[in-house]
Amino acid sequence: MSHIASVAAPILSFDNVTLGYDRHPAVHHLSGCVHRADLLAVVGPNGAGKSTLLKGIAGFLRPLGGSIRGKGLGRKHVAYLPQQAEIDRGFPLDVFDFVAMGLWQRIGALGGLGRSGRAQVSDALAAVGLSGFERRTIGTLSGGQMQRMLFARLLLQDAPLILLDEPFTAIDTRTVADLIALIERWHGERRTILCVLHDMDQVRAHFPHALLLARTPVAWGATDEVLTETNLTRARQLCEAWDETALVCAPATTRRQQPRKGAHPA
Ligand SMILES: Nc1ncnc2c1ncn2[C@@H]1O[C@H](COP(=O)(O)OP(=O)(O)OP(=O)(O)O)[C@@H](O)[C@H]1O
Repeated sequence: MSHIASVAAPILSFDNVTLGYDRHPAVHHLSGCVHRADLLAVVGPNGAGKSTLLKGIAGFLRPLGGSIRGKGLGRKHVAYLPQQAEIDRGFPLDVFDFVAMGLWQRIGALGGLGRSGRAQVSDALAAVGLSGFERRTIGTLSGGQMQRMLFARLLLQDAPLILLDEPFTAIDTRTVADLIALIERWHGERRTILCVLHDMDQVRAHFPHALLLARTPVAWGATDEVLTETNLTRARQLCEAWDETALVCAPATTRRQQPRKGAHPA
């Protein structure tokens, strides 16, 4: 289905968004929409701004310019999986309690889980192949088991918008296949999924749409049209040429710098 022809309502709209740190843009001049039930890969070289974009959507970063609007989305409607490196594995929690946090939005942090909550946690652990790991401390899990546990927590969050930051880094093929099956299940349930990935073969195989970022959007649309050699080369060049010390554009300048042809239509 063409993105342009899609009749689904936008769930996220970006209007000339700039996101960054200390007035230095990490993503800039992003305009476009994500539609309900999109399965969108966010790709680009290291430092292209992919994680920053997800943090902006999740509400951890406020735009330095422009706006991100989520239609009918509050905090509890967004499930966010950070990069593994950002997760504190030393936290003294066991697997069951960690996954149960996925229910907090619905029952409150102080609410008791009850029999039905405990059953939901057990079901989520079974769905990711972690039955039997309930009382393991999270710091003792392997990388792949950790990722399965994080997906179990996402399952319980039951959010319409799911943001995944490099979910398959350092994960074996069997675990990747299991987690992709979960993503496809969520897609079948018409959830909207944005997933940062580096493996272009995975993107081509499983993601109908892609956004290629190099601080600025290089292309956004059907995956085959986005992941062309020309676009990928341009993304590399843009990232290599990026001036890390650049400051946020003045409003007059932002108007002139629009996404290139092939970028996602607003
Ligand atoms: N907390 C921070 N403070 C200052 N600068 C940051 C911070 N986080 C990221 N950056 C900078 O923002 C830019 C974009 O980083 P980001 O992590 O979004 O890129 P990425 O595309 O996700 O990269 P990678 O593929 O390497 O994970 C980089 O120059 C990075 O150094």
